[in-house]
Amino acid sequence: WKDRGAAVGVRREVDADGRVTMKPVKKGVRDFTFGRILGEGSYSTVYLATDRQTLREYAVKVLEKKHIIKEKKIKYVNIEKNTLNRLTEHPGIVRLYYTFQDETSLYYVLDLCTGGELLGVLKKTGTFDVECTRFYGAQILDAIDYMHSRGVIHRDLKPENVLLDEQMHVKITDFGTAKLLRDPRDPRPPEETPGQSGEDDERAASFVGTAEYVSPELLTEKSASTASDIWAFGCIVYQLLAGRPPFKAGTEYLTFQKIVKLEYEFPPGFPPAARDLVERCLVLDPAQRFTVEHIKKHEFFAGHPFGKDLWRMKAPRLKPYVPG
Ligand SMILES: NC(=O)c1nn(CC2CCNCC2)c2c1CCc1cnc(N=C3C=CCC=C3)nc1-2
Repeated sequence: WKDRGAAVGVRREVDADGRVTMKPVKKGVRDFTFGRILGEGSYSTVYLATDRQTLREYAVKVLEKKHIIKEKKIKYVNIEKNTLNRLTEHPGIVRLYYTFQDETSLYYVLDLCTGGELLGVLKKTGTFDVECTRFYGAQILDAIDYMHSRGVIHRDLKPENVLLDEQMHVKITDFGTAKLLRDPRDPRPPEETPGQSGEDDERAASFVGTAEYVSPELLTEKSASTASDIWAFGCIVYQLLAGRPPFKAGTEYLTFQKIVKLEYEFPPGFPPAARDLVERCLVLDPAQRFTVEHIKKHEFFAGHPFGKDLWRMKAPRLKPYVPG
């Protein structure tokens, strides 16, 4: 594990002859005051943390070395770090500033999202109206487009992993289960890019996303592609307007059955343009599914900005969808 991130501070040092030098220093765990737990995963705990020098707040993800080694998850840790290192400059993706370690743990210093999860906000209003669904759908799509352009498939997109910053703008997080394709920007031929030539079998075979949002091809062929993130996008757009995901049953197995049989319905009054968009994302054959480009041109997003103008927009006031 090579720590990442340039020296993030400087320390003034005066030698015996009074000569002053500014030493580049890397931050360490002692430079932070750790606060409440923001989330816990099987291999990590994410804390609210304050940089004691700058008083800036971050989310710091802590992974215990002993646990990772015992559970043989070193590959996951490196995939997440490599993924975050690729996704460095997009407003819709949680940014990794730098990493450090001590004798017990690894630390990722990440953007703090004070708005919490999109799921939490959705639960408060029950549903989102068309304006809010267009705004949040467009920001999620813009971030997916950027991820895919960097050869990253998220594989576990869901409203819990769509966080909100202080402007209530989208920040996608949790790339611990991402699939890395060859980095389109890396000129080296595949055989020379160590560990970047895509999926290793054990990760591919073992991983399945969260039941309600997992794509049919991940369940049947164990293979994920960029189209798998589009399937999850279709589920999220449906959920914002309907207040629940399209595929949900009493058990995971029954939910999987509904997915592979494309067994879902729209509630009465579901907006027609949104319905047409969802139907073109929730297509069993990934090759027939809408792509990001198709979605951007779809009438549901007609006239809606993407790119820089989208991220300059003020987030709309959250209003529930009222059918009819
Ligand atoms: N797994 C992660 O990388 C991660 N997990 N969390 C908290 C999770 C809580 C459950 N749903 C998914 C996210 C974070 C991050 C990245 C970095 C990150 C930045 N800000 C927040 N902020 C939160 C604020 C309130 C409630 C939850 C999260 N959270 C995270």
